[in-house]
Amino acid sequence: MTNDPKISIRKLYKIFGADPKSMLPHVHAGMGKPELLDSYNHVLGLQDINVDMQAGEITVIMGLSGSGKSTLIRHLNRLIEPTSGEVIVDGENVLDYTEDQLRRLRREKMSMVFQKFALLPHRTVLQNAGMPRRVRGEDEGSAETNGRTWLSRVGLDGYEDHYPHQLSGGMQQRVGIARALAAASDIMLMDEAFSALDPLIRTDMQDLLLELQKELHKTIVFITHDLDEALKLADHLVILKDGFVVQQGEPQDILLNPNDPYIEDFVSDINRARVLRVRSVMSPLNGETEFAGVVDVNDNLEKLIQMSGGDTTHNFKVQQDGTDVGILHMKALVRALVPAQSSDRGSIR
Ligand SMILES: Nc1ncnc2c1ncn2[C@@H]1O[C@H](COP(=O)(O)OP(=O)(O)OP(=O)(O)O)[C@@H](O)[C@H]1O
Repeated sequence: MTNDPKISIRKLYKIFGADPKSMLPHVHAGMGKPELLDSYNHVLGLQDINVDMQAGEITVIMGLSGSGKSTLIRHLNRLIEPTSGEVIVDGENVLDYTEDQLRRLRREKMSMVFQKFALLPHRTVLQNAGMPRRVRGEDEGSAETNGRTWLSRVGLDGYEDHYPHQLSGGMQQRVGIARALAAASDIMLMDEAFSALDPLIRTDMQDLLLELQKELHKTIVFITHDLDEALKLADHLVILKDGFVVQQGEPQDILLNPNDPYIEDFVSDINRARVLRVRSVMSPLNGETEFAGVVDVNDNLEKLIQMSGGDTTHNFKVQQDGTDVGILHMKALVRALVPAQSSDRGSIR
């Protein structure tokens, strides 16, 4: 993409402790998290984070507990001040913002969806959904109309006058999403937004988010520790470990070419046939005319395996929006189903 990123994080460091800035030379000299804690009693939260987030895309930040996900997302609206580095939003460094600019950033440009929903318990569902507009000074009537629209959009028609405790977890989070959308901000920050939900409800919520995103094209920053969720939602996937980015890129690419044993471990249990798409394993057109069938670039490999009846000699024509774009060789598909090891990285295609 040639456009400037919507959000750009540059050389971001966050150290927790009594005198964080004085720790920077040690970190720059290569001191790691355990040693900084042992020798200087400071916690290295984030180190040298460089991530570009494109407008209209879902960037997923994934990592185990303690890897720095929450610390990172809180820098975007300056709930946390960095020890050094820059956070650029729409071309402006939010670290240069005055209190007033910051207030506007949080109110108008970014909305948040929280793991624990964070709804106001003594307000109705409609009052909760109308809150962002009310806070912005809009009158009750228009805030309510807007809230109603978004509640309907997330499937909560008829629940306007209920209180949060009368709703299931999944429904409460629908209110959380409606509230975030009511703010009409370009950017949505979602911190483990679906992690508290039962698996089936969680899947529903992921589908709802993807459906909304097709229409709304928000810039979404989504935090999760769940790889399946990350692979399903991410346009751009950033994997954190001990406060640094181990690998980032297109999820399919990370799956096919993990650059670190940590990532290999993460991706080893994934159902690759279901997650990998034809576009990630196809070859360019080469004049071949014998095909066992036609498939779409976005079909998953599981579908191809079913179509081929297990015959690895078959080739399929690949189309995108009805135009021929490549060839899927079943042999390449089979190779892609076997996880790459560090030793044979890059040999998949
Ligand atoms: N206020 C703080 N003071 C000291 N250390 C902190 C503070 N906040 C976070 N940390 C440390 O920074 C590191 C990153 O924490 P963070 O909460 O961002 O991780 P996380 O990936 O979001 O984890 P989780 O999934 O458990 O929320 C951890 O080592 C944590 O202990």
